[in-house]
Amino acid sequence: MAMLYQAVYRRASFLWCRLHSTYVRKMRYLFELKEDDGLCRQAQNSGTFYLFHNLFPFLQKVGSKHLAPQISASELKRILKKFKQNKQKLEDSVLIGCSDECMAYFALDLGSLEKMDIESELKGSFTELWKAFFQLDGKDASLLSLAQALLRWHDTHKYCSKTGQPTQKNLAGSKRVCHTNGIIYYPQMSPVVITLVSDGSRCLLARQASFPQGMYSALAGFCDVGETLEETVRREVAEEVGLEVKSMWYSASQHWPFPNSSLMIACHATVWPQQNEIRVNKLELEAATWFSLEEVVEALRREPRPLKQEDGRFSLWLPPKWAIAHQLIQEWVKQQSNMPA
Ligand SMILES: NC(=O)C1=CN([C@@H]2O[C@H](COP(=O)(O)OP(=O)(O)OC[C@H]3O[C@@H](n4cnc5c(N)ncnc54)[C@H](O)[C@@H]3O)[C@@H](O)[C@H]2O)C=CC1
Ligand SMILES: [Mg+2]
Repeated sequence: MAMLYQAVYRRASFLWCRLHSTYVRKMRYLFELKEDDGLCRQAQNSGTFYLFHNLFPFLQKVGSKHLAPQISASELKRILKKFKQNKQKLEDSVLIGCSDECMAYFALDLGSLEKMDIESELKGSFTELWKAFFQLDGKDASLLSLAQALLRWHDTHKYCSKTGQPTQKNLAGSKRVCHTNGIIYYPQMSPVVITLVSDGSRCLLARQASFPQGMYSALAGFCDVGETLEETVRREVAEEVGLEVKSMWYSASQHWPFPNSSLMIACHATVWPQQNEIRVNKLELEAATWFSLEEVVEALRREPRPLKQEDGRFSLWLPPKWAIAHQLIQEWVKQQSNMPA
């Protein structure tokens, strides 16, 4: 009876899907995969996989670019067999999206296998995500960000924090359950505000000591418990560069995989031009400086990588195109260019 019900339900879903837009169809399909382990198991057997090794994504280099190859389920089963792994391992994967044709994408960490063996079998390498970020295109970068964040969350939430008992993931990996007391754990994200501060004619960019040489970005900071976004913007700008925000407005948001899983909430802010003297908090930042429109426009034209000048200093360069910091900077340039002289 249950099987008949499932078959009827799938047929109805299929017909329903054909009547709706690609986007709606994809979202409904992903929702079903998260809710229905049976359907998700089927999808795992016909979907494609992004591979990781201890959270390093598997990448192939084509020229100066990195690509994240999608491995078919049949190819993955062949590899698992070759390395004497049970094909059940597919079920350790997490769902990260689907194509317009509703072919599911999963991510799987093969950390229990010998890294070099897989690399030579698949002709590529497991690369630290942040190192590859500047060479990936936006679609690959956002899928890998989501995949790494989800895999990391599962790896660090194997036990219930109340009972200490093992938790079990659903097939899609959208939650974990402690079957002793029924507690459901959902993947977590930390809200982070990222703010591009302007004094009317210049914008403020900063760098942490851990950034690659010459790279500057907008100010960023985690929201504290109990804060509104507006309060976080005001506090972070005061804390990090000693300035008082005059006005602010929201621009856009983006998932970011570092240090764990963050929701970057991007804002523009202004400070009073008469009160724009920067006092850098050296515990948080290595440097913070006002940059003119010309300097920023020139930096946007540069390749996103360290470039040493003749005087030994590094030229200003900015986060990659698809990073929300880059988008804030582009928006500021556009606003400045539209301002009356
Ligand atoms: N997507 C983008 O364009 C950019 C993203 N970022 C990201 O923004 C994030 C936050 O920026 P930061 O200046 O480091 O933040 P921050 O200014 O709040 O300082 C980091 C410190 O905040 C504390 N903290 C509070 N809550 C935390 C939590 N949930 N997780 C980790 N640490 C927490 C820790 O003591 C940590 O050392 C970073 O992960 C960075 O990767 C930063 C710049 C550009
Ligand atoms: Mg900060």
